[in-house]
Amino acid sequence: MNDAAGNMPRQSRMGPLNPPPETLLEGASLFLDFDGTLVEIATRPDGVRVDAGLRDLIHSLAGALDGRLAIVSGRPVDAIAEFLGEGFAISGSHGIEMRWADGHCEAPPRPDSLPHVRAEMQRFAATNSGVLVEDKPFGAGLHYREAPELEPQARALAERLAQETGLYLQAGKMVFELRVEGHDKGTAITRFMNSAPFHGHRPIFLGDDVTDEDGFEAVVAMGGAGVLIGAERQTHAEYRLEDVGMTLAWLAKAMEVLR
Ligand SMILES: O=P(O)(O)OC[C@H]1O[C@H](O[C@H]2O[C@H](CO)[C@@H](O)[C@H](O)[C@H]2O)[C@H](O)[C@@H](O)[C@@H]1O
Repeated sequence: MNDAAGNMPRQSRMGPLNPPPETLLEGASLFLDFDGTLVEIATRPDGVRVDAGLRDLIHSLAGALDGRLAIVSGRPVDAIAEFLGEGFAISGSHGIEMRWADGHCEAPPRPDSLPHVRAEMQRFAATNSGVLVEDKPFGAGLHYREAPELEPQARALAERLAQETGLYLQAGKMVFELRVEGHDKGTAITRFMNSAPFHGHRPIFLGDDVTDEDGFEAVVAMGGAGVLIGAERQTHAEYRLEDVGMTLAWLAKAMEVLR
């Protein structure tokens, strides 16, 4: 079973990657994915657990980096703010939504085709137990984690809807999302890097999913580095951490170096 269905990186490498040095965040701008990087993957989108320790870690890191921290997630900005709080930059919906730490927000118009997409996905979910539809402000996600055998049918529906609507098909971990095109985690990181306080500081991005490869490519192009969370695979990342637990432990140690 392929957990990361599609969206394979363009030019990438395969091979043993070392853990990042604990000094990596010195003078850096830090970009962090959410699901699979800061929190364990759960059966359902609303099943992830965020404890006070994680919230403290993110806020402390943002302070230690003088505000040069952003969460860059496929989830909507408001969902990330609800999980982690406010006071730092967030990009949501795979780069579509941008919110700076001062509250300034940028986002394109919502697509007219979303109600049609949601209705078709809901119809599929109603007759296929284990399929779940996630409503998002600029798209919709068809989750099949609880019915992995339905991956081909879910993919076929998503491909048809992409063709009908012109929306972009984003494959993730056991999910097919239809969303506004022209944005990704690479464009989000680049936009943050062109603005204060990120500009002029080496970008570092931590992520686990194939959707994070755009972010890895972007930070490499700007002289920075990516950190892959999870098993070895083809990637643009330079370093690797085994899992969420190791990632949180590394972030805590890297923060001590900044103090
Ligand atoms: O960019 P991310 O922060 O990694 O967000 C990517 C997607 O994460 C969520 O879905 C994934 O995590 C769920 C909870 O662990 C899991 O149940 C699901 O199978 C995964 O695909 C979120 O629901 C999506 O909106 C995000 O795009």
